[in-house]
Amino acid sequence: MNKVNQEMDRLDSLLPEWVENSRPESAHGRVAVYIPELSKAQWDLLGISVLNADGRYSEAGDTEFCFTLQSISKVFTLILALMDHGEEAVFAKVGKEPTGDNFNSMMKLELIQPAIPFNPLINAGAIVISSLIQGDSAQQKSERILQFFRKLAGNEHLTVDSEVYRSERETGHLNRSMAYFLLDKGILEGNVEEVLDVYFRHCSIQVKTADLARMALVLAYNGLNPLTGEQLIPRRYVQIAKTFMITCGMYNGSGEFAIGAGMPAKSGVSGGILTFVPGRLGIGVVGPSLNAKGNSIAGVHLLERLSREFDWSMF
Ligand SMILES: NC(=O)CC[C@H](N)C(=O)O
Repeated sequence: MNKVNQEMDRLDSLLPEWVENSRPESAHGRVAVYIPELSKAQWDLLGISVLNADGRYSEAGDTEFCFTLQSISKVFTLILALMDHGEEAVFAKVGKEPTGDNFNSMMKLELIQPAIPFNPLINAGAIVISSLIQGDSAQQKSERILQFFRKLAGNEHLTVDSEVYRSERETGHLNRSMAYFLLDKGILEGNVEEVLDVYFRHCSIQVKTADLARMALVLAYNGLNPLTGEQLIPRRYVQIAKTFMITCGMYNGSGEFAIGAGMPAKSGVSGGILTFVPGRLGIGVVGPSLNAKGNSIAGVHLLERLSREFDWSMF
């Protein structure tokens, strides 16, 4: 039997027990409440899907739980903006550096000239990226994003969770204030409410862990979908996205996760984590209870343990 299948066999036998070992960690964290709809999630859920290039899944725990992408979507809107405009235009509007601050912090926006957000994975940066998606209207931009995500996930059924979308739109005062600040500075162009609508919608796209694993597999294979042979993203743009995932994908817990697990990753405030082993595996995790940095507390625990056991760190 080849090495790849041996790894999947071992995962099949270990994952159910390891998920149960990590699940109690959720008691030390909190489910996000600032988007009211997210606070309804059951705090002790934990699920993982691992997918390899043969299309074989190894899964355990609450893989049937549906959750919204939230910040995980920012990786793929960045890629779409790069595909729409190229590197130069995108990086005229967002920077390439981590902030060390919370994802929704406005603190550094006034610190540099021009007032571009530090990177595309903090909220301010992702809102700018939403403004760069091509399309004649907010609706058309959102539709393009949804179609792109469906293609990456190999799932025609991905849709926006309208309850979460509404909840975000009604309570997203901080995001709204950042967007107006960026309008004032000439970084954001167009109709702010429409840009925010595009942003709130892509954050509210609903997935399961298997969808995350499949989207991650495309990144693991440098933009190629190994299941269909189709190059979905130019290699260079995956390289850029991957670098941001290492430096800022887990917010200001990115250094800690790079040391603990050593895998490119992106988390979302709903408790999802998308990560991968380059050239090998796509991985999706969900656990709604978050640590102080805003990352799934049980999810991080499980991934760090798996990475050590299977030697997944790229460092
Ligand atoms: N960290 C996150 O997942 C943040 C995304 C969320 N939609 C927000 O704008 O606040």
